[in-house]
Amino acid sequence: KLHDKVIPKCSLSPDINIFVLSVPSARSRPSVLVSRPVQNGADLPSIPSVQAIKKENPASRRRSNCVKEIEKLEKNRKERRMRAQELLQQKQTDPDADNPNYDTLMMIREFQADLEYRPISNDDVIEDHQITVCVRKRPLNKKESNRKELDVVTVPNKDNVLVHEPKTKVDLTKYLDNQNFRFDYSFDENSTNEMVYRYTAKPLVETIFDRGMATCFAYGQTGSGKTHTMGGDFAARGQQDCSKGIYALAARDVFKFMSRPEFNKDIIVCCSFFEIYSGKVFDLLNKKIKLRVLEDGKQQVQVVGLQEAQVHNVDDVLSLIQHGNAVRTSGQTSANQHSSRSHAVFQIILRKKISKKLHGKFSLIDLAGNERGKDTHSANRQTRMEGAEINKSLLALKECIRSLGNKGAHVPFRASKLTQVLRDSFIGDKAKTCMIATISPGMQSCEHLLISLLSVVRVKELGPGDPMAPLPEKILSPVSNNINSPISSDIALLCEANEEEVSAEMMTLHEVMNQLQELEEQVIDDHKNSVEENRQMIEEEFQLLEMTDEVDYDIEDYVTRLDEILARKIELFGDLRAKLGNYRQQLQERKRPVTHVQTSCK
Ligand SMILES: Nc1ncnc2c1ncn2[C@@H]1O[C@H](COP(=O)(O)OP(=O)(O)OP(=O)(O)O)[C@@H](O)[C@H]1O
Repeated sequence: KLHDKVIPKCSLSPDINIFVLSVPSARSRPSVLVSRPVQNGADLPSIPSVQAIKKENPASRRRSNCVKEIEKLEKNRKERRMRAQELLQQKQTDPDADNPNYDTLMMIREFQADLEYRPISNDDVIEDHQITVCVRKRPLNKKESNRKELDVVTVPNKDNVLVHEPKTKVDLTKYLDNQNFRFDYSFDENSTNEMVYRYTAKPLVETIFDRGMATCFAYGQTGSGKTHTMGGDFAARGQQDCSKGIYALAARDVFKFMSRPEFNKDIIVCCSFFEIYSGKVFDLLNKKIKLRVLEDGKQQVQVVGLQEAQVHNVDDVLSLIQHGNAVRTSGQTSANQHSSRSHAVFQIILRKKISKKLHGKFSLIDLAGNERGKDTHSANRQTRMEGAEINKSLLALKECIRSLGNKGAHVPFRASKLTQVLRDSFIGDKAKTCMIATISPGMQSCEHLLISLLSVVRVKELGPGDPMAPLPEKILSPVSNNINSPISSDIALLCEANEEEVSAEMMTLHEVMNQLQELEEQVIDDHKNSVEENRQMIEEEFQLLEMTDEVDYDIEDYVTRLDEILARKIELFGDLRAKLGNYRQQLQERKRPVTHVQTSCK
């Protein structure tokens, strides 16, 4: 009875004593209580229950075990004190001693001390993959260093990225959870754009000369280095040096290939540069005009009217990139504000000199910040819709890349504008893709970083969902009256394959947005057509009026023709008004579930 009473539950507060009970042997006197203060409970072995001790151990061994436990505790305490002493001495000479997370910093250093470093170098083999997935860590920037952020990412070699996540046990002991991720290539904070290029986009240049389609994506959080990698580093005074980005490095190698007679004779090089913002395409080489994306009966997708400029050398390409970048960021209060919410697509297109037929295409893409896809809770409707669009396009991209690795799998390219315009990049044996995940190493972004890395790892690891699977029931909601459209079924497939990441409400939101986009495009098309028809009728009216200036014009003819024109006009505008009314009604109806998503989205 006494035993059961005096043993408290192991409390881990530093101020509370734990009683270790010596269990009496048959002949011994009543139990001896040993009281010892415990600091944070660290290193304490778990104390077995009295009942367990009673049953299992012969009386003679119990006592010696208990003494051993006490000795062990004593030893641990001494070691802890010594370690604390050492730390204190170290701290006195360490310039980082004033870091508020000094303990974590020391744990990371201790962990790193046992690692063998062999960063990627020019000596590493360039492997041939259809899908290459790699990670690039940027250094801490000045702001982060000034606020003494900890760098929680280590890239010990070409294959591995380690994230040191600081955690705290229930007993308040701090420890590191070191998670390892494997990639085709990993680049540390000292890697240059040239080094990244060598293992990612460079091998794909050959692909396009071999009649293939190549894509290279920079994927990551806002500020993690996507634009730095793709567009070029920000040299002095924040000016971007676009000759140092992957766009330009790829162009340089394209012209190296072009110097070979077999290509020089037959092929021309063109470039296009556009931006996808909230599901709409804008031409960066043509005053940012909005473009339509259409699909013909053979599933060929076209960005109608997209400017394709022929280029003859790297300088031509550089001036196009500069022009496109300037157009992209013009009229914005902050360069990042809008660009981090849009995908920029720079394409190097090889065409046959005479027939202008497509020979190969390299799409280099600076994706929207992936955390923007989480903005679906925002109070601002526009931000919420943008967030949902980004979320959908990144999921669609992941699915399309996965299907590339699974021959014969359905490619759900219609699920987003981004994947729609890149459709031919996901089809055929000669399609190759590379994803560069850029990461910010600061401790503050640790959680997001882990989510980001997990999702990148999955791009290559997992197979696609079953393309023949029926639509999930939740998609067959009253929201959609066009549920059997190919776009809807691709979105359904996408959501089904990513159930963990996409809530039912998010699926509904994607559906709603998709429908609204389709309706919007339809209304604008109808309006354009009616304007054109009206223009022709106005011309006819001018001719009629000119006729009335003649001395002997036929007044009856005039009246009949004018009446016909007016009747056509009434019909034309009546139709357009009816369509507009219908759209407005749909807009109101579709708004309802979107409002619901505000509170219940994942
Ligand atoms: N590898 C790197 N080495 C040095 N500086 C870097 C590196 N990567 C990024 N930076 C710097 O970090 C800042 C943010 O980079 P960048 O604009 O490329 O981020 P981003 O991911 O494109 O952001 P956004 O999504 O907003 O466009 C820039 O000042 C850039 O110069």
